Amino acid sequence: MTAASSRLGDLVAALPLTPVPDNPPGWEDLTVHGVRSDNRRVGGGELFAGHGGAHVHGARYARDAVGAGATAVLTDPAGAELLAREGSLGVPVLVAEDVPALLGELAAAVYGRPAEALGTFAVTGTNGKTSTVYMLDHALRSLGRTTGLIGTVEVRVAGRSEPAVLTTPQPADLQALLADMVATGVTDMSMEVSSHALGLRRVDPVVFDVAGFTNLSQDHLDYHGTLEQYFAAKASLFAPARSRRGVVVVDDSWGRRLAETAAAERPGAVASLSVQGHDADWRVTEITGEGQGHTFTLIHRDGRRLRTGTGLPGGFNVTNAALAAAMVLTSGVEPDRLEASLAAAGGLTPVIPGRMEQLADFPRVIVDFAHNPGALQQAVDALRATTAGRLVLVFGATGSRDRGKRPQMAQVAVDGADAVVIADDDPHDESPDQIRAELLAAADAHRPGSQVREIGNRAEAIRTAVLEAAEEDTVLVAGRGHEKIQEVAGVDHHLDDREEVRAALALRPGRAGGSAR
Ligand SMILES: CC(=O)N[C@H]1[C@@H](OP(=O)(O)OP(=O)(O)OC[C@H]2O[C@@H](n3ccc(=O)[nH]c3=O)[C@H](O)[C@@H]2O)O[C@H](CO)[C@@H](O)[C@@H]1O[C@H](C)C(=O)N[C@@H](C)C(=O)N[C@H](CCC(=O)O)C(=O)O
Ligand SMILES: Nc1ncnc2c1ncn2[C@@H]1O[C@H](COP(=O)(O)OP(=O)(O)OP(=O)(O)O)[C@@H](O)[C@H]1O
Repeated sequence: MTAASSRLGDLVAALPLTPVPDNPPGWEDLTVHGVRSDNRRVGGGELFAGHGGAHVHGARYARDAVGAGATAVLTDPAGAELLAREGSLGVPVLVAEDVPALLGELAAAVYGRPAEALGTFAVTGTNGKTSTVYMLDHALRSLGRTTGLIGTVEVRVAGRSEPAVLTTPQPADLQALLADMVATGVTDMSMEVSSHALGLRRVDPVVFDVAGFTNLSQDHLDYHGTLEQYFAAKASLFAPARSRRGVVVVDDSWGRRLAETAAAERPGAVASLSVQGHDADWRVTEITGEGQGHTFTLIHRDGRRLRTGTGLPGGFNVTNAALAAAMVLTSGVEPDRLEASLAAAGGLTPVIPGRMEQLADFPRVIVDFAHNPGALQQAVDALRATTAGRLVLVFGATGSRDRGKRPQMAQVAVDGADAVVIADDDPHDESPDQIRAELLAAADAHRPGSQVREIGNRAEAIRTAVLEAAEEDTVLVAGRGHEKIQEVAGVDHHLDDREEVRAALALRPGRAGGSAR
């Protein structure tokens, strides 16, 4: 997609960009049809934006980017100095004081503002973003829409999928992706918006049609510093510059605060939703268990109502499903129409890789991404309630991040599970022995004498738990979900919990009985 505004002269006129004095003559008339901030992703005729980062200055890669076909370079003053020292690049160079702050706007201009040609849905919150986005996607497809999806697990453009690099892509990559969606015929897209992305302005200048908030609990404090700052980042998605309408789950105090603030600042734009009986615009009632999942009624104060359900286990998935449905209704779909299309699609039950993903029935073996105390609590509670035998939990903690959540996770584990196996997660640069020792100490201090075993090798821990489980037991392997790489001291190892579970199931005697899915 080529837009008129991709002429460099027009970009300089519209945005705070300064050309360097020795640009080649006629540089103003050069057009670029793409923007990339990573030289490894640059294609012919694109602009490379090389800015300062935490590890390296992107301008260092400008020459490689030009070698790969970049026909213009954008950088910051430090980058311009670096380039001036190295001699001419042979392509026009533009300079901006704060490149990351400008990148989304620049890329949106170059790609012709693709978000404006799509129905756009964004979900933020500590837990439930991925699940809600898959449910949104499922609901939109049930309505006959052609969809795109962006999140932690994958990026999907009308059925074509590739693994995600970040939960929320960098600004130029996001605009490129949206342009690809438009060119492919996508009508509606749903995406996860992380707090990092909001803090770093990765989604700007997209104004989402409908934004959703799931919940907030402790996570990512290594990046945001305090819960208050973490909340402020999430809350910014509900400002007029970032969304037109919103739906906020008010079953925690952060959601209530967000909804109250939005109601005062933008009356009528942001609706509240409660599953747990709080006063709210959207309320969920008549929740009935059905198989592993639930059926429920979603009612708005104005009388709109819808009965639907989700086959995914856990009360929290009722919340995610209700939020997804309320967001679709907020976009203007009639309740009767959505109710009928969801009924035909089997409810809000998409397959979500590594999210409460059930790999066997007897014993029930579930792989789930829960990797913070709130999520672990929810997952353990959901499975406890539906397990006839023992609940066995295999989990660990990530290294080099937010150590404060370890004792809380250990407490949730020994409070909720009958037996716990502590295994390695992603130790990163921390000693895995030390991480396990912290979890063990916290578990022991909280409930002395609990059944807690330490098996560092995760594959072995999974094998042991699966082989020892009785048919009526549930084994929950928590923390890594869909992830396929375990990072230990800077080295990536292939490790996929689902593969390990399947391999262990194959070793169980009597497997021919058909317990594996
Ligand atoms: C804080 C943050 O978001 N950092 C991201 C950022 O790093 P940075 O700006 O410091 O980049 P850098 O590595 O110093 O490189 C500087 C510039 O040189 C460029 N470069 C670098 C190397 C090279 O070979 N070629 C090249 O062009 C880079 O693209 C970048 O523009 O840009 C890098 C390149 O895109 C990202 O890899 C990096 O994500 C880091 C690894 C990261 O872990 N981010 C996490 C915290 C994150 O954003 N997570 C949230 C989800 C959180 C959750 O809910 O779980 C997310 O949205 O994914
Ligand atoms: N609404 C919810 N409330 C609390 N916990 C939830 C909720 N939804 C999901 N969870 C739990 O959190 C885990 C992560 O869910 P999901 O991947 O949907 O969230 P996420 O926000 O995308 O997480 P992340 O940002 O870490 O990728 C699930 O595996 C489940 O255990």
